[in-house]
Amino acid sequence: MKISDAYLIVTSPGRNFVTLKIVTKSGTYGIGDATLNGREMAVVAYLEEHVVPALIGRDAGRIEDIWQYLYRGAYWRRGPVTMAAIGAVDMALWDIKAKAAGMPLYQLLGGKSRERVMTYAHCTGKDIDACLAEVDAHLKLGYRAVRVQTGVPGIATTYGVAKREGERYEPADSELPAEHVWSTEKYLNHVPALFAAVRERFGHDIHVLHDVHHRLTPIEAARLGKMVEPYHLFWLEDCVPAENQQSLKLIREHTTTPLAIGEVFNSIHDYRELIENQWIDYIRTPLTHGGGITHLRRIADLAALYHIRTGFHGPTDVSPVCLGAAVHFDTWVPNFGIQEHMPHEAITDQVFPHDYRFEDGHFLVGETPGHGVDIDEELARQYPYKRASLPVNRLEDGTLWHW
Ligand SMILES: O=C(O)C(=O)C[C@H](O)[C@H](O)CO
Ligand SMILES: [Mg+2]
Repeated sequence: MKISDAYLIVTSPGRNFVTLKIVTKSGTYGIGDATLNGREMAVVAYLEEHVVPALIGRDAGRIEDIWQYLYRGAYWRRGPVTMAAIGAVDMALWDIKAKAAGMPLYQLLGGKSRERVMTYAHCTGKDIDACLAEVDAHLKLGYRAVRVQTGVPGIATTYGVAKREGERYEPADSELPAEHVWSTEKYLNHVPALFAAVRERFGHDIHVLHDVHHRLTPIEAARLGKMVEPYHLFWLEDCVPAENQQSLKLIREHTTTPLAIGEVFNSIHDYRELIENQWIDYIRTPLTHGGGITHLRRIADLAALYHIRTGFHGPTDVSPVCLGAAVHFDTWVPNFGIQEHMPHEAITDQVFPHDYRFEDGHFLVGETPGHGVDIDEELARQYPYKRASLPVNRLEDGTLWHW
């Protein structure tokens, strides 16, 4: 199983995706997702210049050794670019190993822990009524869990809200960063009413989630967590930036609202204090950004010791390759919580044919050997890369804030 070739495919069917393909001498190949939203070409350069040349001739079966080689051997450990590059290699190698074994990936990981994987949908609206209509529509599609986000009165744009009703929310929507305005005061005055309205209209049998997108200070997040306790959220996500892990301690001491964090984390060390002190309830890092299956498995195992569960990131910038591998991981991992699901555009699904299925609010894993996702390279070539940036956020007085 010597690696004979490896190359990058950068394509934009609906949005940008970076895919690494690793080919072995026998012709068996695997693919891995290397997409880092808004910073795609940095990972491409890292892989093309520093990783691909070092992969040629190695034994594709030595997944652990290659992981250590790329991580320790880089000297410059961690960071989103490095870990996305390692994540793509790791995902492709697990794909190859599972194909060579003639097994779907979840079997190699240890087999099924569940029959299906619960997902949550994005429900957004310019105001509470529009958001409730979206919740209604998604419950009719079979979802049991909904993430609710609305516009905030007095602020022109808000994180997570689609530009037009019924459309998907896409943050990387301009070539250079769009400038958004944020007011914590206006947000905190508004957002509890959203959860109250959801519970009043739909009752208590559905799961309700919300993403704060790193915008609060710890004491503001603690206040929000306390205020929304009567609506028992499934989770409050990324309520503060978490470079300082102690921030979560303060929040935890004030509220029983469950906390999810980690979509921008890339290492077990980003989580260590949070997990060991039980300051969080869900880990969010997707397989790509966290160094692939090999590393996420370690994070999930550590989390399991502390009753912390998985809730992997799954917006549209997580490609079908990463999502497909995640559905295998979710099917196996004992401490599974939930999987984010933001459907890709039809053209994205055509470029990345896959065998995972969505049914009744859940993902069902496929039985194809490997992770079950492929890439149509000819079709991918018809959608060239377009630079797209995530927005930045400013307070009303112009101060640059967390987006
Ligand atoms: O899906 C989520 O929870 C997000 O926060 C989406 C992120 O803003 C998006 O993936 C940034 O690339
Ligand atoms: Mg998020």
